[in-house]
Amino acid sequence: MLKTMNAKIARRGLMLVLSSPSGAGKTTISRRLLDRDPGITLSVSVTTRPMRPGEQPGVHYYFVDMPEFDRMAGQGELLEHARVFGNCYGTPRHTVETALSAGRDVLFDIDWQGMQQLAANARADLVSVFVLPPSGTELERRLHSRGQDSAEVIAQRMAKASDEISHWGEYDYVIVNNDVDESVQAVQAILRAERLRRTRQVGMPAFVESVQAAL
Ligand SMILES: Nc1nc2c(ncn2[C@@H]2O[C@H](COP(=O)(O)OP(=O)(O)O)[C@@H](O)[C@H]2O)c(=O)[nH]1
Ligand SMILES: Nc1ncnc2c1ncn2[C@@H]1O[C@H](COP(=O)(O)OP(=O)(O)O)[C@@H](O)[C@H]1O
Repeated sequence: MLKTMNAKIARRGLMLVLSSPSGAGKTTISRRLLDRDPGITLSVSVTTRPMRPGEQPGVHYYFVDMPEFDRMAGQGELLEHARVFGNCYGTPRHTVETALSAGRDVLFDIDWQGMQQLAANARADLVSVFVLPPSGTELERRLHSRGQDSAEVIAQRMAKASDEISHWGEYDYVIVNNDVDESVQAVQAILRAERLRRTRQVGMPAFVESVQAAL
């Protein structure tokens, strides 16, 4: 009996998208989530934007030039791609497909344009979460406190925030990032429930049959 209750039932991996206006905290939440949950693979994007101090190629992004980005997009190597703040960003297809087919969940830090493209191609596998800042003033404070962008870039990000936030209603879940720990716990709760969705548990029909066979 105990053995049956502990049975590992095969499950499809899911695609967890976190989006927010720049500076609301999605990178911070993502990093903590990855530290706490070894079942998640981070999708590392390619981008044409310059590397920031403290960033590492292949860890935060794959930094490429425009001709290489165009080549990848043209040859179908990107699952989705979009232009954000004048730079190009895209999701390499290979990592995502390998992880999902191994039953692992994949975390994406991408914007609403990327979320919409994933939704158009793989709605059943997608779980989307929008992260809001507690206020506009706090958003600006966080952009300054990160200390990685010039005043001009910060002004550009603040100007785009309202546009980004206007897409919040297209997401499955919305959280306000007051406290990082609480936000991470909220995303963990979402993941826990979404992993239990009947349609994701592809091993469930065989398991149910095995239970019934013994009745
Ligand atoms: N569509 C799409 N958006 C991305 C991708 N990678 C990053 N982004 C988004 O691009 C925006 C700018 O990212 P970044 O320059 O790292 O600044 P951040 O806002 O401080 O994280 C953020 O909204 C990211 O979520 C991607 O592969 N595809
Ligand atoms: N809940 C929070 N409370 C206070 N500061 C936060 C919180 N979440 C993130 N930050 C800080 O705000 C800044 C922007 O966070 P970051 O994760 O880089 O945002 P994003 O990836 O959405 O652009 C960072 O300096 C980060 O440490």
